[in-house]
Amino acid sequence: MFEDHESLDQVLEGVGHANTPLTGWLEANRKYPNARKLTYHEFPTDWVWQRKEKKWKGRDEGFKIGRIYFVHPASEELYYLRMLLNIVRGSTTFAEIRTVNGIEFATFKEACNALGLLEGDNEWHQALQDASSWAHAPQLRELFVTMSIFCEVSNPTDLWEKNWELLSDVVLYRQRKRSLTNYANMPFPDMSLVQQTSNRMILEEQMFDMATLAEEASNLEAGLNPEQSSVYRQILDNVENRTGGVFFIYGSGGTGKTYLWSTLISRIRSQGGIVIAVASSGIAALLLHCGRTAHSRFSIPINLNENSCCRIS
Ligand SMILES: Nc1ncnc2c1ncn2[C@@H]1O[C@H](COP(=O)(O)OP(=O)(O)OP(=O)(O)O)[C@@H](O)[C@H]1O
Repeated sequence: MFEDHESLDQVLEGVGHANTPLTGWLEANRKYPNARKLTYHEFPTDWVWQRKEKKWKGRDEGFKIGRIYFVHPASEELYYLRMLLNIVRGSTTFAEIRTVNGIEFATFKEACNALGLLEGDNEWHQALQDASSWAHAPQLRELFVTMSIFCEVSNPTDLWEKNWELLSDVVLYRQRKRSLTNYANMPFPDMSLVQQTSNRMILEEQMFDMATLAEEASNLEAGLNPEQSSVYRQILDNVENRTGGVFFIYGSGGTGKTYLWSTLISRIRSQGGIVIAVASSGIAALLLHCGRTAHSRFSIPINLNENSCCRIS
């Protein structure tokens, strides 16, 4: 431990043999039996840290509340040591701090566990079990990694040992390398169809009520003004004749662009066509039937560079 104002030399000099308030507390416990009734964090109530001498001295006057620096759980042993320092009294060595009911544990974490300070990992075991009823093994593995990194799982090995079978599902399948094709005369699905039916976007597009959409499209069409109508016809002809094209339509606010999109979307969908309705902002996307933001639909990265690409298949 060192202070901000200390020079590098002073810090280096102190490394390894400096008497810190913590080692001073251990020493005070060794020397003074009356010091042993306090935890490290309570110590400043009766004792004063003498900065120069680097020793604790009995308090003559005043009152101080002890405070231990915050330690992030990711610091592992340091974090568990800090936890113990709020509880153990009269320790004279670090080994004694991690001794519980006469048993000296190898780590501070194990000592915390023996004292029942760590929450059981039940919730994480339960979360993996629950997720296994709907998630695939690769997703479960991702979940396991997320838990291990961010969720302060007290015993990751135990979590792994009790759940590895769930996580290894696909691994076993890959090792077996067997499928319906290995069995003579077994019907085998047409994979192109399987792929098509598993595409959520195509499935969504095929779930529209085409009759209702056709009626809606007719109503909207009837309301198009001449300018909208001309643009509408041009675009629809391109779609119907499969000639393709790129159109840029612009106009001041409120001149009927969204109305035009809605008419096109309804008409094309009513004919069984697929329309990916996207807009640049969430609010604009809400105005389109089943619209999404382009970033969401095409997985466009927020920060772009020359290698960026978006995912759509
Ligand atoms: N041909 C039309 N017949 C009847 N109402 C229309 C017609 N065109 C547009 N509107 C109506 O005018 C209003 C504004 O139209 P719309 O929202 O399509 O404009 P916009 O150009 O998309 O506006 P913005 O650029 O602000 O988004 C809406 O209430 C819309 O229903």
